Amino acid sequence: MIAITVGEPAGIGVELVAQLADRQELDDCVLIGDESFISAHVPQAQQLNIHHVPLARPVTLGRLDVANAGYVLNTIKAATMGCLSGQFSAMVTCPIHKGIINDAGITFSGHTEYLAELTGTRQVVMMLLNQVMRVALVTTHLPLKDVSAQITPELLSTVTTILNQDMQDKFGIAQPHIGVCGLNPHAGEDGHLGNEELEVIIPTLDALREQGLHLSGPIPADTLFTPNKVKQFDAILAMYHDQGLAPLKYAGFGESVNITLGLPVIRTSVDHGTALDIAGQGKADAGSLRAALKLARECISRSVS
Ligand SMILES: NC(=O)c1ccc[n+]([C@@H]2O[C@H](COP(=O)([O-])OP(=O)(O)OC[C@H]3O[C@@H](n4cnc5c(N)ncnc54)[C@H](O)[C@@H]3O)[C@@H](O)[C@H]2O)c1
Ligand SMILES: N[C@H](C(=O)O)[C@H](O)COP(=O)(O)O
Repeated sequence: MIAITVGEPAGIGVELVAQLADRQELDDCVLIGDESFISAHVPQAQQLNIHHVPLARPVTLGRLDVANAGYVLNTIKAATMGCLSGQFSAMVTCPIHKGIINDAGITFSGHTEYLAELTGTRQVVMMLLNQVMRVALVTTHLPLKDVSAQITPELLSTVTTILNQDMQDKFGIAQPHIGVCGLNPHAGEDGHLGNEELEVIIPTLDALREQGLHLSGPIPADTLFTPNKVKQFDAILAMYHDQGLAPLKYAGFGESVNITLGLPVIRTSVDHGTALDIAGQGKADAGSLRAALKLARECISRSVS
């Protein structure tokens, strides 16, 4: 069974689930969330598997409530523990609101980092993918001013190695060709526009090439994300969140999938947020959740074959 966390209750998660339930696309799934809340919003709830996690307070769609922040984390915990114990074969997460969890006094930056903590994994890698490209990130949810200091040889080496390994294990690509972005404009222009390429990125990539990884770069990001270049790579490694995710979402927002690499469990997610502005209005598109479920099923098949 695949665990689906319903996500931030005030957001669009529950109506995305209802759309898939309506088309009987959840037969191999267990919804993780409050049973009464799900029943109120999913007409087919009687026919679904639900793992009950209680809300703290009733929900008004579109309106965040700090009292339910703990509930959101409890759903993620339940799915993760079920995956670790073998009860679930994968987890798919609906969007959560990072701000409200922090407002509740819990330091939180995203599912990706929380899943690393819950599973005791030292390093994980966020990757999003669609029909056009796969983009993994060296750094994830942190202020832009802290990015440069985070990109150490150790981090870059570990992230690239995890990406290379999971391209083999989860995507069946024997020798993935990875295009690596520079950090600075023009990949630093030989040190005239920043030194991170010369001091960290180039030596680290050279060392990894010696270990047999097929890497190109650092390539200026504005060149690497041109249509012809993108086609040359099995995956692109971006140095920070918006460097990689802005072009990815431009190419396929609403049909892309987020996958956490390097975890001991299979976890995929949607490419969008809680969309509070349209919650409960029947406007939400379930394309990304559908794609996330499809990828989770493919990863399960590959892991058992
Ligand atoms: N997987 C996740 O948990 C995840 C992913 C991205 C953002 N977030 C969080 O979501 C919150 C809100 O973020 P945001 O406002 O920047 O982004 P958002 O994706 O929630 O909304 C951006 C715009 O896209 C629209 N939109 C989003 N999903 C849609 C869908 N499925 N169908 C139709 N329209 C859709 C929204 O209505 C809005 O206009 C933040 O707290 C952010 O951290 C969570
Ligand atoms: N960085 C993701 C995005 O922009 O789509 C998103 O915030 C989700 O991250 P987690 O899966 O870590 O919650």
